[in-house]
Amino acid sequence: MAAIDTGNAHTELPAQALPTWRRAVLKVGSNLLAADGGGLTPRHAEALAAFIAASQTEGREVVLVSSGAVAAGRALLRRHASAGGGLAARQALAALGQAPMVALWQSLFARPVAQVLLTHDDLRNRRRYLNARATLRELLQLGVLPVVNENDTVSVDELKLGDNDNLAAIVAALVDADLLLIASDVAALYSADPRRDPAATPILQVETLSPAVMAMAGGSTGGMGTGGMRTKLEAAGKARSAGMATALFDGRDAATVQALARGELHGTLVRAPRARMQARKYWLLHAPASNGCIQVDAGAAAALARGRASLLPGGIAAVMGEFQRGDLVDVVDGGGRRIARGLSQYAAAEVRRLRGRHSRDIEVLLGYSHGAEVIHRDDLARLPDSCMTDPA
Ligand SMILES: Nc1ncnc2c1ncn2[C@@H]1O[C@H](COP(=O)(O)OP(=O)(O)O)[C@@H](O)[C@H]1O
Ligand SMILES: N[C@@H](CCC(=O)OP(=O)(O)O)C(=O)O
Repeated sequence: MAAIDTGNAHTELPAQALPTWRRAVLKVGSNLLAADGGGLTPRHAEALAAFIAASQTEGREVVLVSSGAVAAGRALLRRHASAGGGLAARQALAALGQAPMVALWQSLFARPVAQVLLTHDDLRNRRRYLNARATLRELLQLGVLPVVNENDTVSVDELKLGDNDNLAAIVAALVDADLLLIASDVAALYSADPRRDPAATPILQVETLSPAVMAMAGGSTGGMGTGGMRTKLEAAGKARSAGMATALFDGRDAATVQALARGELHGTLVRAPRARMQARKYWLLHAPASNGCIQVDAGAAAALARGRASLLPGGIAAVMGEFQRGDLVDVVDGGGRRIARGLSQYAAAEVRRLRGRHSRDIEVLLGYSHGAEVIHRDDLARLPDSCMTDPA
C-alpha cells in the first residue's frame, strides 16, 4: 500500500491492477511541477521521469503532456516585475515559461525530449491534426520523448482548450494510446473535494461517468491548477469513448509512481467499456457517411478479408467521388460490395494517380509521400460480414 497525503487527510489506497499498455499519455499538472508555489522544481518530476525512462527501456512509448509554463513564467517575472491578470499576461507568461518547463524535463532524461505545442485549431483542422499525428508518431519511433503543452501564446480565449487534462485525452486519441495517466496533487477521485470536505472518501473504480459521479468533481482549489477534478473526469470521458482507461493518481507520492512501473495503481481507475481497437473500429464503421469510394482488385479484397492488411496503391482498381486526405472512404470489391471503411492518407486525385502502382513509386508520381499505404491498417475497419474470420 502506498501512503498518500490528500492535502488534508492521510489515507492509504490499496493497489489495483493497471490495464496493460504499450503506449500511454502521461499528463503532469502545474501543481506537481510548481509544488512549492513558486517556480518549477524537479521534486516530484524526478520519480515521474524515472517511471517514463523505465517504461521506455521496456519498449513502451510515452507521450508527456506537461503543464507548468505559466507557473514557470510567473516565477521568472516575479523577480523583475509583476504581470497583470488578463489573457495577454497569461499568454506572455506561457511564452516565458515554455522553454524552462521543457528544460526541466530534459534535465531529467538521458534521451532527447521534443517540445510540441498544440492549439484547438490544430486539432480541429484535419490536415493539421494528421500532421501533428505524423510528427508525434515519428518522434516516438525515434525514441524521443514528446512534451506536449497547449500553445497558450496563440490560443484565444473562446478557442482555448484551456486545460491540459482535456488536451491529454485528445492527444491520447491522436496517437492511439492504450492508456491515459493523470498525475495530480490528489490521491484519487473523492466523493467530494477532499480539500473542502475532510469526510470525503476515495472512489477506486469508475465504470460510468454518470451525472452523480461528475457531480462529485469540483474545480481547482489550490495552487497553480486550472481545471480541478472536473476536467480530469471530462478527459476520462473522452478517453473512454476512444476505448481507453484513465488512471488518476498522486504524482507527489514517489511510492505510488514507482508502483505504476510494476503495473499497480494506487488511485482511481476509470474503465473503458470496450478495447481501444474495437472502439476505433466501431467509430470507423459508424462514423457519418464517407466522402468517396475506393474499388480494389481481387487480391487486395482477399488480403483485407484475411485481416490486419493495409490498402496499398497496387491493389486499387478505381476511385469514385472526391475526398481529401484524412477523409473516411468506403472500400468496395470488384462487384461494388462494400467490404471495409477507412481513413485515406491521400486525396482522391492523388489516389487516382497512384492506382495500380507500387508504393515505392509514390514519391516519384506525386513528388512527396504521406506513407506507403493509401489506408493504414490501424485506420481500416472491415465490415462485419467480412470480419467473421477474425474478430480483431
Ligand atoms: N471530488 C474530487 N476529488 C479529488 N480532487 C478534487 C475533487 N474535486 C476537486 N478536486 C480538486 O482537484 C485538484 C486537482 O486538480 P488541479 O488543481 O487542476 O491540479 P493539476 O495541476 O494537477 O491539474 C485537487 O487538488 C482537488 O482540490
Ligand atoms: N498550458 C498551461 C497549463 C494549463 C493547465 O491545464 O494546467 P493544469 O490544470 O495544472 O494541468 C501551462 O503550461 O501553464
